[in-house]
Amino acid sequence: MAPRVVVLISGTGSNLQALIDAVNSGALTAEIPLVISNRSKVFGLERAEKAGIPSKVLALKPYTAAGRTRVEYDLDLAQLVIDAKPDLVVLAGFMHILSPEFLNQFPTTPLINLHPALPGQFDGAKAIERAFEAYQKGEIKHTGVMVHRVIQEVDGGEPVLVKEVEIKPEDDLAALQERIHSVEHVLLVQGAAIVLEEEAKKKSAA
Ligand SMILES: Nc1nc2c(c(=O)[nH]1)N[C@@H](CN(C=O)c1ccc(C(=O)N[C@@H](CCC(=O)O)C(=O)O)cc1)CN2
Ligand SMILES: NCC(=O)N[C@@H]1O[C@H](COP(=O)([O-])[O-])[C@@H](O)[C@H]1O
Repeated sequence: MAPRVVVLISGTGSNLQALIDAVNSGALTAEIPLVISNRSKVFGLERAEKAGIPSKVLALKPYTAAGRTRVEYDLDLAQLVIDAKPDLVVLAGFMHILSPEFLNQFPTTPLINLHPALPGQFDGAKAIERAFEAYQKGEIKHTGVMVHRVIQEVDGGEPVLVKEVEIKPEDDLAALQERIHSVEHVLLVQGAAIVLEEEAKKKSAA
């Protein structure tokens, strides 16, 4: 049976699409049983539907509006993921900081995140914009993309793959974003394949 990859998104889903395309082409030996978004009406959900992949939306706002906590949200989110029986959880533009309570639900299941920056640089949201500003100020000469394991420290997890991305003097933000996204789409698939291969080796060694 192909390894099960559950994908969490928050937006356009171009990285989700890269995973879908890789699975469909055979470049990535896996299946995607579920896509979860923390935002409704995002194009990533349309991509999942078009690919025939079940999806669920679990937004934080109703929890906070009802006086419920982020941890309650995270535990419900974890249960959705657990119910899909993942071999790997991929955060593909998932714009929600996961609590220790969520992470503790997955002691053995690998979680990876795609982040459009180099390790230790521009952790958190709006990384591309911040890198572009830093380049304009002469603080950096290039940026990058990484796939990393997810730990409580946001974007502090062990890198699985890292690739530097050039910033050109003539770049505007859109040009840099396009260059970074094209690297992301390749790196995420490669990173998922590496982690799935590691998991398969662990299972065969057990
Ligand atoms: N515990 C962890 N959670 C998450 C990680 C991680 O490494 N550890 N990676 C992030 C992805 N991410 C950057 O790669 C990231 C996403 C979102 C935010 C953030 O500030 N989110 C805000 C809400 C922002 C919004 O809704 O637009 C929040 O959660 O309050 C920072 C970094 C995924 N989660
Ligand atoms: N901190 C996490 C973060 O910034 N993630 C970024 O969100 C975008 C999602 O695009 P997509 O919805 O088209 O895949 C990607 O650029 C990804 O690196």
